[in-house]
Amino acid sequence: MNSTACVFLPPNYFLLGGGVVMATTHLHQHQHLSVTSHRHTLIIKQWRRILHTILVGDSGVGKTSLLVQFDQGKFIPGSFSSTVGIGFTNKVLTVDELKVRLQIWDTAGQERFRSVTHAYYRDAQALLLLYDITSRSSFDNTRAWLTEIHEYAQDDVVIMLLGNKSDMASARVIRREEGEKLAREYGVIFLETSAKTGLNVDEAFMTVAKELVRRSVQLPIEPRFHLHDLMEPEKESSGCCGFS
Ligand SMILES: Nc1nc2c(ncn2[C@@H]2O[C@H](COP(=O)(O)OP(=O)(O)OP(=O)(O)O)[C@@H](O)[C@H]2O)c(=O)[nH]1
Repeated sequence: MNSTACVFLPPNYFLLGGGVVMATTHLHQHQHLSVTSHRHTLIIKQWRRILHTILVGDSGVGKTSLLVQFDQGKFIPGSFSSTVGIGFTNKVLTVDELKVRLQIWDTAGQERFRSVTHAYYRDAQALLLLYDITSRSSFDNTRAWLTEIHEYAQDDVVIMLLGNKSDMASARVIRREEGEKLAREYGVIFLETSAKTGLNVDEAFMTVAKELVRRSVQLPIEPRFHLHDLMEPEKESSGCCGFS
C-alpha cells in the first residue's frame, strides 16, 4: 500500500527525492536549479554560489598583484600603491560542472587597517595568507596572522598559505620546505606562487574553489537527517495534508 506521510520540515529545508532533506541555505537564492537525486546521490547543475575569499598578509607581499594576475592575467611591476582598506573582485569559475562565483577581497596589509579587515573575516569561507619568500619578517608574521584568523574567522574556513614572489630565486630567504613545514603544523594547504610569472596563481584560487565546492555538496550527500527521522510513527503517516 502506498501511504502518504505528512511531514513538517524546519524552515529553510526542502525535500528531495528518496527522503533526502536539504537546507536551502546551501543554495544561492534566485538561481536556476536542475536537481536530480536519490538517497545517496545529488547532482546540481547550473549551481551558482558566491564563495567569499580574502587575501591577507603583510604589506608588500603581493596580494594585489596576485589578484590582478588571476583576474587580468598580467603583472605590472611596482604599479600598486598600498591597498587602503579593502577592495574586491568577482570571478566565475567552473569547478567540475558547477559554476561558482569567487568573490575575492583584497585587504590592506598595513597594521593601521587591521580593525577594518577583521570585520570581513567572519563572512570569509576561504583565506589566502601570503608571505614573500624574500622577506623573513613576512614569513615570521604568518603565525600572528594565523592567530588572528583563528580568532576572527569561522572555524571551518579554508586556509591556504602562499609563498609569493617565487620568481625571485636569487633573493630567496625562505626555503620551500619551511613553508611546507609551517603549513603542515597548522593543517593548511600550501603553494608557492609568483604574481609576476603567474606560477600557481590559477591553481591557488582553483584549489580553494574546489575545496569549498567539495564541502558544500558533501553535506547534502550526507544529509543531517532523513525524512523518516522527521516522520511520526505509523498512526500519523496518512490522512493529513489533503492527500488520500
Ligand atoms: N618579482 C615579483 N614582484 C612582486 C610579486 N608580487 C608582487 N610583487 C611586487 O611587490 C610589490 C608589492 O606588491 P603589492 O601587490 O602591492 O603588495 P600587497 O600585499 O598588495 O601590499 P599592501 O596593499 O600594502 O598590503 C610591488 O612592487 C609588486 O610589483 C611577485 O610575485 N614577483
